[in-house]
Amino acid sequence: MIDVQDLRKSFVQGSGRRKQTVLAVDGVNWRAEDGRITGLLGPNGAGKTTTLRMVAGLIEPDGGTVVVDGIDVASQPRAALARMGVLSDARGLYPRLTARENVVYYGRLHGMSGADANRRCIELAGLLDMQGLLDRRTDGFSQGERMKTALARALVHNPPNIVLDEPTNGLDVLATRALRDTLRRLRDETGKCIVFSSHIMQEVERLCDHVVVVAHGRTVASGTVPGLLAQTGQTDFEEAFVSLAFGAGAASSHGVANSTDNRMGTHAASALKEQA
Ligand SMILES: Nc1ncnc2c1ncn2[C@@H]1O[C@H](COP(=O)(O)OP(=O)(O)OP(=O)(O)O)[C@@H](O)[C@H]1O
Repeated sequence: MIDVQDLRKSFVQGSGRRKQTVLAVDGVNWRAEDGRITGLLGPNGAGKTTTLRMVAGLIEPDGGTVVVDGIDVASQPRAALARMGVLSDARGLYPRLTARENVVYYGRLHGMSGADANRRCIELAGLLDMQGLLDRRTDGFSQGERMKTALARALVHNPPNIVLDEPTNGLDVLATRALRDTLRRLRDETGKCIVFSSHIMQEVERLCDHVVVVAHGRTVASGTVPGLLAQTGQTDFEEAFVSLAFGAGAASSHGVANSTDNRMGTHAASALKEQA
């Protein structure tokens, strides 16, 4: 289980008179339960990646807490990370190593024996349908092949919690479906706690048991898809999302997707305006 309370993060860019502060995450709260797929849904710049980077201990929050299976990430990062498999936005594979070597190397870093890491790598290759890739060097891999390898690497130590930042970015329809099936199997067969971020509502609607809507760096709503539809009085999830993320007046209004604020992320845009 992953529990995020009042998480905050600002970034300072430039210096002197050109210094700007971007408030990326401004009090995000959510809980991802075991045996459930939790989706972090938000427009561009809403703060999803920054939140997940703090969850994974990759950047330090300015405030708030992340607790993984009762372990505080800030005070016990190693113990917390051992219980998490993280697929970040940068897939970061070693290009000179084969897929198998990439996966086994990570297993060794997590303290597994070579034999155990190899066994687990073969098991994951079956689950992710990537047996044919195992002994190829990863340079030249397609997006989908990279994603599978990175996912196998994130899962090698069999963590109870899985954190995926926009895992379907760059994947075609078949690879996306395969990933969806894999996540469902991991949930149903092993009861894992799965969190993933996306700005694609159809993906979240199809897959998630619980949805956290993030906008302006804050949690603006959370619940099941039917619950969020009921809360907004909408029958279409895209309309529900737009009204939750941009305000009731924005639902059904064309031009939302083209507004300058939306391209930047509404929150970052207003933060920058405040600085000006
Ligand atoms: N290292 C950084 N330095 C400065 N600003 C940053 C940095 N990282 C993120 N930001 C800003 O913080 C805000 C939130 O970014 P973040 O990447 O978390 O959003 P996101 O919800 O993941 O967006 P997207 O769906 O577009 O990937 C954005 O305005 C972004 O420009």
